[in-house]
Amino acid sequence: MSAPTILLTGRNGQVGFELQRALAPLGKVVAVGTADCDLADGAALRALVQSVQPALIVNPAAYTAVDKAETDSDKARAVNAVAPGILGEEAAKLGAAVIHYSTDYVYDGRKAGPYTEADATGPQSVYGQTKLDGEQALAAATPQHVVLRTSWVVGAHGGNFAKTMLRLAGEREELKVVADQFGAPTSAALIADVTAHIAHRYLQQGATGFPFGTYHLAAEGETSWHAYAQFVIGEALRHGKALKASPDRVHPIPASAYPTPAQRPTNSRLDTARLRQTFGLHLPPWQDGVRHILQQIL
Ligand SMILES: NC(=O)C1=CN([C@@H]2O[C@H](COP(=O)(O)OP(=O)(O)OC[C@H]3O[C@@H](n4cnc5c(N)ncnc54)[C@H](OP(=O)(O)O)[C@@H]3O)[C@@H](O)[C@H]2O)C=CC1
Ligand SMILES: Cc1cn([C@H]2C[C@H](O)[C@@H](COP(=O)(O)OP(=O)(O)O[C@H]3O[C@@H](C)C(=O)[C@@H](O)[C@H]3O)O2)c(=O)[nH]c1=O
Ligand SMILES: [Mg+2]
Repeated sequence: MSAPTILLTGRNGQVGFELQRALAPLGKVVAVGTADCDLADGAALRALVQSVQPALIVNPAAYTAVDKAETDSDKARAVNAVAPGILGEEAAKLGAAVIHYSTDYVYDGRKAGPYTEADATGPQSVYGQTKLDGEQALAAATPQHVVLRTSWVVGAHGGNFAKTMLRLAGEREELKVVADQFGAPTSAALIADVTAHIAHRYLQQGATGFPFGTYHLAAEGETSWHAYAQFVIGEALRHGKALKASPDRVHPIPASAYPTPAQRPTNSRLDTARLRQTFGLHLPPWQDGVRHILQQIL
């Protein structure tokens, strides 16, 4: 049996970078970035899929600048909402499957407990709305899709909140960070490893009886942006990193005191029972992933 071809988008992003490693043992990975194919160019995207002829498409590419998306909404919509539908249509022509990613920001964040996949969505931002539209466009184009909704992605490669906090803590003695939004930082490496398990099972088993659908994929546990910032700064100091701010100088503030163009959900907690029950995958605590990344970048 010859190795299957896997088309991977967003190769330079946090998750795409880790996927290049994690998918490598499963087949021939054709990894593309913006320079190879602009996902906002539908015709180019169709031509790419038709020339690569993948058995599986993995699509971590996205417009992820949450605040910028509020004003740059046409671009965000093209990449997040339209491109997944095009990938789904082209995959369907080939009999291929698509693994796609979405976000906690599809929810309104007003639920008391963790969200399950069955809960109603209610995006509060352009980013969240375009990501939800992308999920729906993909699902309408092909039943052979897996959507992994994750949260607060953090990786060694690429930009994220943890790196922003390390930079700010190197510049200032005092930081103010939102303490009334809750979620789980999820490492790009964990997302890539879980994806590889799902992809491997699909490539072995094929589409018949495969549990396609939407799954939450977030590290175990929960924190606030504020406690997360304190954790990152504390760990960095333990590693001997010279910083101006210490954890006790990271002050909790309400989201109302940190106005941003896009509204973030108060509750971003994702229940991952469905992923565990379906694929037998147990997700580690968020601190493990963050510590591992800090070891890499410090
Ligand atoms: N980051 C987060 O906190 C979260 C992310 N997610 C979702 O997880 C997935 C992966 O996110 P993550 O890896 O963090 O994202 P990144 O922002 O790190 O990477 C996204 C990648 O998409 C590429 N991209 C953007 N626009 C285009 C375009 N027009 N054409 C081609 N490629 C494009 C970017 O390429 P380039 O570098 O060239 O611009 C970049 O490499 C996304 O679906 C995201 O919505 C879900 C929850 C949280
Ligand atoms: C920089 C900074 C941010 N904040 C707040 C703003 C916001 O409420 C929170 C997080 O800010 P960020 O802009 O880094 O996070 P944001 O870009 O909103 O992160 C989101 O990205 C998208 C792609 C997702 O899908 C989400 O899961 C989530 O990870 O921290 C502070 O309170 N103080 C600060 O100094
Ligand atoms: Mg951001």
